Amino acid sequence: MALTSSLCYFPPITIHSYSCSFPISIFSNLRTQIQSSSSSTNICTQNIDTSLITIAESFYEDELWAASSLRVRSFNQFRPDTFGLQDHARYLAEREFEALKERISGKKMGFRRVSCINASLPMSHISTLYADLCSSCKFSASGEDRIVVGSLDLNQCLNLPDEIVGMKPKVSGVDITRAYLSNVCVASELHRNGLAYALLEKSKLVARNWGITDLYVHVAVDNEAAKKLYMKSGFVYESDEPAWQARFLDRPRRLLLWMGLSVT
Ligand SMILES: CC(=O)SCCNC(=O)CCNC(=O)[C@H](O)C(C)(C)COP(=O)(O)OP(=O)(O)OC[C@H]1O[C@@H](n2cnc3c(N)ncnc32)[C@H](O)[C@@H]1OP(=O)(O)O
Repeated sequence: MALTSSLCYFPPITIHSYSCSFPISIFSNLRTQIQSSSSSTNICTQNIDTSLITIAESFYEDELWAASSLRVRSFNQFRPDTFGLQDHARYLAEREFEALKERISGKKMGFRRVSCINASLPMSHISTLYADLCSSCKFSASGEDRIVVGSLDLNQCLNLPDEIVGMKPKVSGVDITRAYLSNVCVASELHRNGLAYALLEKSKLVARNWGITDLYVHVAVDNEAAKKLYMKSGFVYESDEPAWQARFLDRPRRLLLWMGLSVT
């Protein structure tokens, strides 16, 4: 959806985060698309007032659905003329939605806890020109229609399936103090407004509160936008995936980035 910034009006942004304190397992439905997706295409550079961003946690299903839809539209490059496109996107969103609920409910083995952190803003303040964003990423909170415009997961666990394993902390006690970020995305209409950076800052706060000392993220080697985002946020290179493994998994090679957190 290519729109010029002169046609857009952007209001205060709100960031919501979902979290739970149960063991949890991450789904892997979108991982391939997620980390191989290049975000170098910026559709709109409209400025927004990030000082008005707020942060909240929720378990509401309609917001999880909106976040799932945002992930599908962010990590897939659909051709508009594809037959059955809407049905396919809905199918992917349903898979993501179910997997997201499962992670948050703590039903999978190997994961201590997951928080899904979302950025949202009131629908009344989004340009009607963004019809697709409004229709697919809408949810209601306290009688107000809102749009999820950014999302990520924070996963407290030792490793993610099919991913390079972080090496820190070297000694792991009973409590897992390692976490990974995943599913980091922002609506293309709002790229380059500092939303992803704000989501990362929130995730660091949540991680510190959980007692996380070592935060990791995987990123495809060709995803320049995401690599710059993580570097700006304080992540540094730790290791990279062997080429054979990426070939075996039929995806772009990943880097593993690390950040140390001081626990509050
Ligand atoms: C673990 C994972 O999930 S990896 C997958 C990452 N997600 C994706 O690839 C999905 C598609 N891409 C996106 O959703 C977005 O482009 C994101 C999440 C990568 C960035 O979201 P945005 O809200 O646009 O980023 P934000 O505005 O916070 O930018 C912060 C910094 O990231 C870097 N950055 C972000 N986008 C770009 C870009 N297109 N080109 C170069 N640098 C970029 C810049 O350093 C930027 O700081 P600056 O604006 O001061 O230069």
